[in-house]
Parts: sequence; structure tokens; C-alpha cells
Amino acid sequence: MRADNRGNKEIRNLNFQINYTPNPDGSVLVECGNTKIICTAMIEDKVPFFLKGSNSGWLSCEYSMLPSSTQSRKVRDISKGKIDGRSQEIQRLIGRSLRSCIDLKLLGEKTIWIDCDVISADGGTRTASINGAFVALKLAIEKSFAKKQIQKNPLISNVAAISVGIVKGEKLLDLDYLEDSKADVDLNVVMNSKKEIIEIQGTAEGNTFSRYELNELLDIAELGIEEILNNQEEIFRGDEVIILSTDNEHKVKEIKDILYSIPVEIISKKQAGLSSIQVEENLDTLEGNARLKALALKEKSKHSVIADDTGLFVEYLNGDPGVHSARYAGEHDDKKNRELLLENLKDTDNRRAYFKTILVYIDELNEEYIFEGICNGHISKVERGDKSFGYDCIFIPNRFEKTFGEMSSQEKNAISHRQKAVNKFKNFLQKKYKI
Ligand SMILES: O=c1nc[nH]c2c1ncn2[C@H]1C[C@H](O)[C@@H](COP(=O)(O)OP(=O)(O)OP(=O)(O)O)O1
Ligand SMILES: [Mg+2]
Repeated sequence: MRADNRGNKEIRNLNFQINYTPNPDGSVLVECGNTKIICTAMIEDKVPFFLKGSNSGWLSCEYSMLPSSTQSRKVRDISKGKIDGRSQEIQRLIGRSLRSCIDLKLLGEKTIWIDCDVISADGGTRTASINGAFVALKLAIEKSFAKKQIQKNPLISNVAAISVGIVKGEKLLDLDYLEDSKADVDLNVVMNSKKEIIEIQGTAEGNTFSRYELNELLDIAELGIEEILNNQEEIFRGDEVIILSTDNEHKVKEIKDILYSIPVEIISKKQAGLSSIQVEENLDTLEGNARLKALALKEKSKHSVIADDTGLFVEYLNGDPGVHSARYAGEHDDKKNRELLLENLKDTDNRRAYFKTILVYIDELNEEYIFEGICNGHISKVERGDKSFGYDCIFIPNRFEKTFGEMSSQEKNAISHRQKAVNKFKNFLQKKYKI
């Protein structure tokens, strides 16, 4: 078990406190568990000697640890009269990583200075520095751009980094100091937004590792990097955003398709960097469960949120599976759920059923609104059409011969329970944003 009850593929609590100090062009306190680093970016109107007259800019980084950042006091470099070898290696890594995401030609003859000062070290300081430094860099560039000091945005991509390792045979993401000190394999990975590799630093501290294990470690690292990239994006998002509280990609697509004309950015829970929030849907109404999902997200975000809870209510089964549609046959397994439902209806001709969706919207000021949509129909005898989404391939809406599974997304979106609820929500948004 990991110190903070974390799963092996989970990153620590990550937080970016932007504009942490007032003087730099960009500043952020990045916290990754107990690792805390102040990252700043300052833009200077000159370049190193080797770039004079080249019309190109430069980015340089310095990294340092405060004496009290470690458990036993770390002597300041200045008292030793020379820079620590480890710090030098790290600052070069940070510099290289950030230079990979910036077009230095577009910067003109300017130098961006990145400073990463570790105030508390609990493992992963080099990777957290890269994550924070990128945010500071972007803040500084946005500021200079707004002041017209930079004419074109030189940022090409985002950059994020994470550590992975093998500790006592287990592959772990985002190692803390204790884990790091016991690791047999220690790997730091830096990637851009396309998940292309910028740098890999891997060492067999205790045991050697195979090419196969390296690939596995990179897969785990990529998961962490994706979450960090999403967290970084969230910082720079405008205010008019709605977060969809769902892990179900079919729901995300249907809701986005219906709301496409609304000029508000709609992002999934995953895109908002909030995929770690998992809610137990244990209440006995759709409304109750939708509220639980919406509230859990709203607690973690300044944006408005919308949650969908949906159930299939079958007349012959007194409304079952209803609120329990997702886990009708036990764990959430769509195929088993459908098989059980068909089995329970095998002796009856009364196959009437309806889908009901409840949407709970919580706005920026924590006001709650509820929207409902119902679609009447019946359950088919056998599965027909696309089997990828819930009960779609066994539900035939009234006035149709086809199951939802046999319909195109446009056809389903013209009549479904979700469409009815989302349309009410759309009307509400049109009034809210006066469009
Ligand atoms: O349009 C639909 N067409 C067919 N089946 C559907 C539909 N909409 C929901 N369903 C199924 C999926 C799940 O078995 C249950 C709802 O469970 P429900 O908790 O709302 O959804 P979920 O767990 O998949 O996603 P999440 O809670 O992250 O929003 O009914
Ligand atoms: Mg659910």
C-alpha cells in the first residue's frame, strides 16, 4: 500500500497556484503531494553572446533547493562556493524540455529566465519543476503578448513530466521520496501535448530492466502526463466552461453534439483534469445520483458542471432496472445487464419500457437546476445493431421499428431521452447567455 492510499497508476495531489509572487512575468507555486516548488519566468531584453544579431531568443533555467527543503539541512551552494552537480544537471534538463516547446525565432532577441526553487522536496522535484516551469513560462508569454512586447505567440506545445519506477517488483507512477529511495528502476519522462517524447532519463538503480518493462513504464508515465497536461490546460481556460461529469464517452459525445451551437466550451471530466473523482451512485433516485456526481465535481472546480444520470424503466419488472441500470447484473457490464434483462422478460409480451435522463446543472454561483427527458418504447427480443452503449441495442423507441443501436447518432439524438433533457438545458443556456 502506498503512503497516501494511492493506486499504483495514480499521481499525487497536484495543484498550481498561479501568480504566486508579484514581480516575475509569470509565477506559480506547484505542489505535487509534499513536493513544493516556486517556478518563475522573467523575460529579459538581451540574449547570450552567441545569439547576438541572430534575431533569435533563448531560454535558460536555474534550479535550486532551499536549505530547509530536505529532512536534514542542505548547505546553500553559495556557502560551498560552487553549484551542486545534481542541480546543474536538473536545470539543464528543465531548460532543454522548455526550449523544445518554444519557437525561439518568434521570441526575437530576448531571453526567458526560468527559476525553479524547491521549498519542500519529497521526490519528483525535477519533473514537478518542469510542470510548474511550463505554467510560469506560458503566463509570462501571455503577459508579454498582451503588452505587445512579443508579436507572435512562440509557444508550440505544452510540456509535462512525471517519474515512474519499479519498487519491490511493482510499477509505480509519481514516486515520493521514500519510494524513490527504494526504487530498483527510476525513470523520468518528459512529453509534449502530442505525447511525443522530449526526454527519458532511466536508470537501473537496483535491478536491470527489460525493453518490455520499459514500454510498460512508458505507458504508465503517459497516463500521468495526460492528467498533468489536462491540469495545465485548465489553468488557461476561459470562464465560460461547462464540465460534463461523466466517464461515459457515449454520453459526452451525445451531449456535445446536441449543444454544438452553444458558444460555451464543454469539456469532459477527463479534460478538466478531474478523472480521479469517482462517485458511488448509491442513492435511490436518478436525481439524487446526478446531484452527487455534479456536487463532487463542483467542489473541485470553479466552472459550472452538468451531470447526467440515466435509467431504463421496464413496466413488467415494476420499473427495474431503473436507477440501478448500470449495475443491474452486478458490476457495470453492459452485456451482462442486457442478458439479464432479456432473460427476465422471456415469459412476457409486456415489453413496455422507457428511458429517463435527469440532468443536474450547477452554475458558477452554486445554483442548481434540473432537466428531465423521457423516451417511451419497448424492449426487443434480441440484440440488434451497435452494442457499444448500454441498452441501446435492445430498446426500440415508440413509432420506430429500429433499436437505438440500429440508428445513426443523428437519428437517436433527434428523439432520445437525453436529447429531450439536453434540449431543455440548451434553451436554458440560450436565455442565460442571451443567444
Ligand atoms: O442513451 C442510452 N442508451 C442506452 N443505454 C444507456 C443510455 N444512457 C444510459 N444508458 C445505460 C448505461 C448504464 O448502464 C446505465 C446508466 O448509468 P449511469 O450511471 O447514468 O451512466 P454511466 O455509469 O455509464 O456514466 P456516468 O455515471 O459516468 O455518467 O444506463
Ligand atoms: Mg454511473
